This record gives sequence, C-alpha cells and structure tokens, in this order.
Amino acid sequence: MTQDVRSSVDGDGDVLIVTAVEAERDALLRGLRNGSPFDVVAGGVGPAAAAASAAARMARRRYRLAICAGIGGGFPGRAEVGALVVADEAVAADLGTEAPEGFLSLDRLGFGSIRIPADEGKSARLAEALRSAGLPVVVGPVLTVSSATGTGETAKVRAMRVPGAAAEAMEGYGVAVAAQNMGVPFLEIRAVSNPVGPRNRGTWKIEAALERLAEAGAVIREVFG
Ligand SMILES: O=C(O)c1cccc(C(=O)CC[C@H]2O[C@@H](n3cnc4c(=O)[nH]cnc43)[C@H](O)[C@@H]2O)c1
Repeated sequence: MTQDVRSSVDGDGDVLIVTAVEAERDALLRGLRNGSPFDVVAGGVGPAAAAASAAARMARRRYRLAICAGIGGGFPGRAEVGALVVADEAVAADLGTEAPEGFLSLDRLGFGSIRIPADEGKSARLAEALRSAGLPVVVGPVLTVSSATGTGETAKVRAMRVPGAAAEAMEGYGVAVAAQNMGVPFLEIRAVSNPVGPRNRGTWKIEAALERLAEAGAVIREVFG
C-alpha cells in the first residue's frame, strides 16, 4: 500500500481529504475535477496510518477542514450498499479492553473518548447538498475499527455498542484525532460498498462505491471549494 501519496492537486490546498487507498483518492479527484483548494492524500489503511498521514500534512500547513473519505461497510437497516454516509461522529468502536463483564471503552477506562464529533454545521451542509443532488444519504455514527467485521455476531455486538451506527470503516477516528489536536473541523463520508456482517469480499460493490464517491466529490467541491 502506498503511504501518503501526493496528489495532482497537492500543495496549495486548504481542505485536506484523507482516503485509505489510491483508488479512493482517484475517485474523489474525478469528482473534484482536480480543482484547488483540495489536498487529497491516500494515507494507508487503518487508523494509525490515517492519523499519521493527516498529522504530517497538518504540521506543514493550516487547513480549514479535514475530511476522511472512502468506501465503507453499511449497517443493514441503516445504510445499504450504494448509500453515502455522512458521519455525525467518528467512533473508535474497538478501542478499549475486553473484561469479564464485557467491553470497556477508553471512556470507561478514563483514558479519553472513543467518540469525536464531526463539525455539526459542515456535516449538515454536506448532507443537505448531497440530498439536493439526488444522492442517497444517511447521517449517523461511523465506526472506526482496526479489524473489519467479518461475522454477523460481531456486527450485532458493534451495532449494540454504538446505537444508531450507520457505517464502519478503518480510518475516520485517526483523522479525527489529528484534526482535533490541530483545532481543525473534521468530517467523514463513506460510500457503502458492502454490508457490515459475514465477510464475503467477492460481493463487495467496490466500483459502484467508488463511482458514488466521485459523485460525492463533485458535491464536496460545490460546498467547500
Ligand atoms: O480492491 C480494490 O479495488 C479496492 C478499491 C478501493 C478500496 C479498497 C479497499 O479494500 C479499501 C479498504 C478500506 O475500505 C474500508 N472498508 C470497506 N468496507 C469495510 C468494512 O465493512 N469494514 C471496515 N472497513 C471497510 C476501510 O476503511 C478500508 O480502509 C479496495
């Protein structure tokens, strides 16, 4: 996986967009039409890579907004394949410890919070603009996990742990931590490629989700460009 790949609109951007992989970055760039002021980077898979990539970028220049974007799993009944999910918060759903009485989150352990809110006004504006563009949008918590869900049981556990959970991915909380540390507003958007549940990679609608991401990119350009 390429880490921290510089994009064709790199350098002068004042909106940072962090994806995991190059295919996601390229889809967004199609929608953004390579236009300034967006600095789009494929930072690698997982919260650590995403946080490191976002922090490195933010250390070099001041951004007015940081967006984590990519494909993701949708919780059945909340966000179906083909939908876009705009996060109202990024939730590190597996950050904590197991205990005989169940999972204890970072909050319960007194070490911080597993929840970082998205910028309320900006996420509302984005969701409204996506709807106006005729795109299917769900607003809700997006879980960040280090291990993607691969069974129905884990899907149930995670959905119960985070009521209203709409989607799951692997980078949002990392970008959110970096943004929070720098005082930069944060957003996350996911195009749903697969249901959260039993792993069946062959059925993931990756191309369709990337196309949806490109459509979202065009709206992001309108709203934040
Ligand atoms: O194989 C490809 O062509 C391809 C193109 C774009 C993206 C991928 C990925 O596998 C990206 C991994 C990325 O996707 C997120 N993701 C997607 N579904 C889930 C899920 O159900 N649970 C957790 N994460 C998911 C995640 O953010 C990964 O970084 C492949």
